[in-house]
Amino acid sequence: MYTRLHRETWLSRPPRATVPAALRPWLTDPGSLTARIRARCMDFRVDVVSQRLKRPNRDEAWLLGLRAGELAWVREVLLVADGRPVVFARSVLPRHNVRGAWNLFHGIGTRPLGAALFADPRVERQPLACIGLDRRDARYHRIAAALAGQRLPARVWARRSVFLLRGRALLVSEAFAPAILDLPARPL
Ligand SMILES: C=C(O[C@@H]1C=C(C(=O)O)C=C[C@H]1O)C(=O)O
Repeated sequence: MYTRLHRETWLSRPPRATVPAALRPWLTDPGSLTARIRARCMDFRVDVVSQRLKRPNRDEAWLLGLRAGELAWVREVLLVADGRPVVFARSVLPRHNVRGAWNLFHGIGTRPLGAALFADPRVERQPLACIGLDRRDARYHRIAAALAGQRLPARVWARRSVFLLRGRALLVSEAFAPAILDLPARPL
C-alpha cells in the first residue's frame, strides 16, 4: 500500500536548472492560458476528454478542503492549437460549489473555461504553482494517454491555481505537451 508520507511539493517558481527557458513563461503567466495560446495560433479548440463526478486525487482534495473520498466535478480537456494538443487541463470543482457561484461549469461544453473565468471581474485567481511530473506519477500516464500522439519527455511540467468566486473554489491544473514549445514566442 503506497502511503503518501508528505504533501506534494508544488513550486512557486519554475526552477531555472530544470525547466526549459521557453517553457517558463507558460508556467508563470497569470493571464488566461486560452488567450495566450489563441494569440499564437490560427485555429484553437477545446476537446473535452471527460467531465463527470469523480474522486479528486488526494492532493486536490486536500487543497480544496474535501474529505477523503468526497466526490467533485472533474473536467479534463485538451487545448488544441492548429490541430495539435498543447495542454492537458484538469479542473476540479467541489460538488457543493456548483450551485450559484460556479453554475457555468456544467453548460460550458467545448467553450474554454478560461473565457468565462477571465470575463467575470468577481473571479480571483490565487498564485500559480508548478510541478514536474515523471513516470512514477499516475498523472504523467493520464496525460500521456490523452496526448496519445506525442512522445512525452521524462518530466512533464504542469501548473495549477485556485480560482475563487464568492469564496468558493475551483482548482485548475494545466500540463504542457511538448508541442507547446512549437508555438511562436510572440503573438502572431
Ligand atoms: C483557466 C483557463 O481555462 C482553460 C480552459 C479549460 C477548460 O476549458 O476546461 C481549463 C483550463 C484552462 O487551460 C485559461 O484559459 O486560463
